[in-house]
Amino acid sequence: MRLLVFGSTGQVARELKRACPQEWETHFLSREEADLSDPEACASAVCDVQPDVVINAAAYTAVDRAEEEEQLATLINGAAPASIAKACADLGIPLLHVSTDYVFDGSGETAFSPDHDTAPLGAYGRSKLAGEKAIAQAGGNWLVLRTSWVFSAHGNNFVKTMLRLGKERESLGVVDDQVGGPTSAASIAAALLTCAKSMVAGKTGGIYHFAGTPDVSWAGFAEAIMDRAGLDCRVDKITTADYPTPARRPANSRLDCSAIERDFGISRPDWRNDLDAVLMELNL
Ligand SMILES: NC(=O)C1=CN([C@@H]2O[C@H](COP(=O)(O)OP(=O)(O)OC[C@H]3O[C@@H](n4cnc5c(N)ncnc54)[C@H](OP(=O)(O)O)[C@@H]3O)[C@@H](O)[C@H]2O)C=CC1
Ligand SMILES: Cc1cn([C@H]2C[C@H](O)[C@@H](COP(=O)(O)OP(=O)(O)O[C@H]3O[C@@H](C)C(=O)[C@@H](O)[C@H]3O)O2)c(=O)[nH]c1=O
Ligand SMILES: [Mg+2]
Repeated sequence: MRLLVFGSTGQVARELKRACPQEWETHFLSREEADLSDPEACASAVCDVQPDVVINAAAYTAVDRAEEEEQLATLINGAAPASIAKACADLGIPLLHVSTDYVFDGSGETAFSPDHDTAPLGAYGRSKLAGEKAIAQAGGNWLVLRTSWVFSAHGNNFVKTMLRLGKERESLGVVDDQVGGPTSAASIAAALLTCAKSMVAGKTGGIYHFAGTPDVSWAGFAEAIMDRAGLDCRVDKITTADYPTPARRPANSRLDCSAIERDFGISRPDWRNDLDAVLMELNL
């Protein structure tokens, strides 16, 4: 199997590197090797490598900064995936792409199913939705895996932020009115590889949801992080209004993950186990 991955340093890309079977020929492209702000270069990379399957694990992920850089975010998250998808469709190879809960407006309290109407609240979500739509339009065999609240031992994520602040502070205010499923990058990598193998064997993709269980608020997640890391930092539950940010975030990020279980046999991972594994990796 020859696998081409856009991304090399990100959370999901790093875990893909770890999880790929040794006998596979893998090509992980860093920003230097394929810059997503140059969509044509990304399509050329696909043609150069002639892979059996492509995974796009690179993206513009700075949610607040995207409010000021929507054009750049849309180039990277919208135009580049469009170009990659066309190249894959032309070659007749499957494309797997990672997207986000932030394509939804977060209304209600029930979990969003993959076919639920999208209505992003911010620039990052709009840019990711542009990518999803372009991929679907390109034809070919594609799979969009929407996930949420990604964490790992590497890169920037909420777990690493809480561990840093938890060492410095006696208490921390964290929003308790945004609820979702924290998802380890390792579990996403495993899910992507399972789906990739099935698609290379002929299975059809689509839009799928995949997130850790149980759903929890950011404050609840923060409490678990402090508790499991043995940090003596109190988490004060606050509201979104108490924590102003440039980008609006969905209050309800719950994702209905039943389709991926039904079609690919992949069940929701318990984020508490994955959190323990990440803390172990960080020697905590
Ligand atoms: N992080 C999260 O909480 C969530 C992420 N997702 C999605 O999951 C996917 C993977 O995210 P994650 O692993 O967390 O990403 P990270 O934020 O950890 O890393 C982003 C990656 O994208 C690369 N990248 C950014 N801009 C470019 C560019 N112009 N050209 C080439 N590469 C670029 C970065 O490279 P460099 O190191 O050079 O900057 C980095 O490798 C993304 O599609 C994201 O939208 C979905 C839900 C939640
Ligand atoms: C650091 C901090 C954050 N918060 C809040 C802000 C926000 O609502 C929430 C999480 O903060 P973050 O900055 O990690 O959130 P954010 O970067 O928006 O995380 C998102 O990233 C993108 C890429 C995604 O696709 C989403 O699934 C999601 O993971 O916690 C607090 O309430 N107190 C704090 O001390
Ligand atoms: Mg962030």
